[in-house]
Amino acid sequence: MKIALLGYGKMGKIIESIALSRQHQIVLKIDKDNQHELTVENLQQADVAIEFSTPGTVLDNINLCLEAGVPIVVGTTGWHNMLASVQQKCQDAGGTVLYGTNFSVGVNIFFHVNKLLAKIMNNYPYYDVQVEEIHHVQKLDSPSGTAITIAEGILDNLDAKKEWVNILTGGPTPEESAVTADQLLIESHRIDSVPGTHTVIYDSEVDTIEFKHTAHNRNGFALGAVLAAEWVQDKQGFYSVEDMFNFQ
Ligand SMILES: NC(=O)C1=CN([C@@H]2O[C@H](COP(=O)(O)OP(=O)(O)OC[C@H]3O[C@@H](n4cnc5c(N)ncnc54)[C@H](OP(=O)(O)O)[C@@H]3O)[C@@H](O)[C@H]2O)C=CC1
Ligand SMILES: O=C(O)C1=N[C@H](C(=O)O)C[C@H](O)C1
Repeated sequence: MKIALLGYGKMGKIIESIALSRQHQIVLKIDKDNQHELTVENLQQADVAIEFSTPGTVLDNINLCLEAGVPIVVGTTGWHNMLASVQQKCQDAGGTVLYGTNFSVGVNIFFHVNKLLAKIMNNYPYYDVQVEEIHHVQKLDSPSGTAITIAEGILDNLDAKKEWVNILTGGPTPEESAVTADQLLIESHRIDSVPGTHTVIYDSEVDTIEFKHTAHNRNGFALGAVLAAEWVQDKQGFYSVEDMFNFQ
């Protein structure tokens, strides 16, 4: 498979080495310094593009792939509010987009079990729930895309919560006391070089249930992105990474 890498930072570099180890070829590598090389013509040399850039650049990169007719796997987070419009654009263009807030197998298992757990907790209303995420200090967005997916899994299955709200510790955010009983708090922490830790916490007066995923490094995210590219390259439409898994 010929791959265009859009974004050659921490993730782009690991994806390159995993893709090469799986006998794929990197035909285009785009970063901030060589954006002028990101043209429809250059993109069309690739079978698929893998996009891990920044919240400010991801939408232009998706649009260009749709124009070029090249399937794109998008790992960049921080554009959650544009998801519906991108889905519509993809459908209108007859293109291919696969988006995932987290490509690791472990987190996708976590997403699935999180929904089952939320459903169970409807029967135990004396537990309150919150989500906590910890990432490295270079992260541009908060809450993390993964935390948003976890929160949506809870909101879809736990009747007591109606919307999520975010507090970034150390940032200009509302007081914790301002969070109402029907709001699901996502607490974000930025610490050193943490690759990504997500915890769902159900707390009652007598005990606490913690459901936690800890990434030890970025290899699981990167392998998942390459597997997603292999999976989607001959498909058409808008997909989520969760479409790749069948946990039934
Ligand atoms: N879905 C998932 O499983 C995962 C998602 N992510 C997400 O992926 C994204 C990237 O993460 P990460 O690699 O750690 O971040 P990095 O900051 O290490 O890499 C992003 C790279 O994109 C470059 N860039 C800037 N502008 C453009 C452009 N127009 N086109 C292409 N590239 C550009 C940046 O260059 P410069 O530094 O010079 O600005 C930088 O090298 C983030 O949104 C992160 O949240 C991360 C891990 C897993
Ligand atoms: O920025 C990161 O590093 C990560 N971003 C993704 C997110 O926002 O959820 C996935 C992973 O947690 C690492």
